[in-house]
Amino acid sequence: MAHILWCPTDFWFVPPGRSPRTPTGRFGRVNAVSTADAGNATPAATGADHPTAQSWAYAELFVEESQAAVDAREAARSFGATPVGRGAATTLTVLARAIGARAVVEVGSGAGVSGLALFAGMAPDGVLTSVDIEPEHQNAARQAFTAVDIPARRFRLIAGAALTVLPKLSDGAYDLVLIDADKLEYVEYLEQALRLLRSGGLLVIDNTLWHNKTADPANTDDETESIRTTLTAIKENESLVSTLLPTGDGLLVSVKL
Ligand SMILES: C[S@@+](CC[C@H](N)C(=O)[O-])C[C@H]1O[C@@H](n2cnc3c(N)ncnc32)[C@H](O)[C@@H]1O
Repeated sequence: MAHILWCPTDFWFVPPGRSPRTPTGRFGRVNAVSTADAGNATPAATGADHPTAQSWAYAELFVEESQAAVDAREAARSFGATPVGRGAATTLTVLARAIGARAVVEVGSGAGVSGLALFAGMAPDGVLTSVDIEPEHQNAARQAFTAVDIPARRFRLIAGAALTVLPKLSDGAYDLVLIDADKLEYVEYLEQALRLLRSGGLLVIDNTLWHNKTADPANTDDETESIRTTLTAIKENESLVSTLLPTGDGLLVSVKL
């Protein structure tokens, strides 16, 4: 059974195993999985106690979210474009700031929550190229960016299918690529991202834990399998240095060598 944690700005889905009343398992059923990928995520194996649901929520909410982001989340909810979680958003800001990102590609604009987070970290003259198949979502993203006075010259909102648009973008020209669109196309997005990123650039992929399904071998639906295939390709790619952060719904971060 899942739980909902309420906080002043958001509702948090607490998956099975993260019950606020019985905070026993960080990854729920993953602890019982013995596949090489899931590993035995015991404290001894991971070198740390698993955070309780309370600690997890504390970390997710650690950095305050701007009113613009709160408003964008509300807009996203109205048309079902699930935004990145708060922890993932702040991670995007930190990553963009850490590398002084000037050129960023986002696959899946949604209502602009991740875009706002990226802008918060990008260089003052940085440009976000954001692709989404739904013009309505991009209108909401545009409103979100305009509401915080981001000049129109700093974002290129391209309406279209990612696999049509991405091949038209330049090789090695981008500092950071965020993937957050159709899970069934993650492998193809990865291929495009590797082409688009400069050496030293960052690949970031949201939803890599996919509602606790990725690590649970009992789940073999197409989206979960697509995410697993993508993660395996990343692990096997010697030109990437990677980590899978358990923030939000799982945020994969890689540096392209
Ligand atoms: C999870 S939402 C993105 C949320 C956004 N990153 C944020 O944090 O606000 C996924 C978005 O991907 C878009 N999308 C789905 N399939 C797509 C495709 N094939 N090409 C481009 N965009 C797509 C959807 O319209 C939706 O807005």
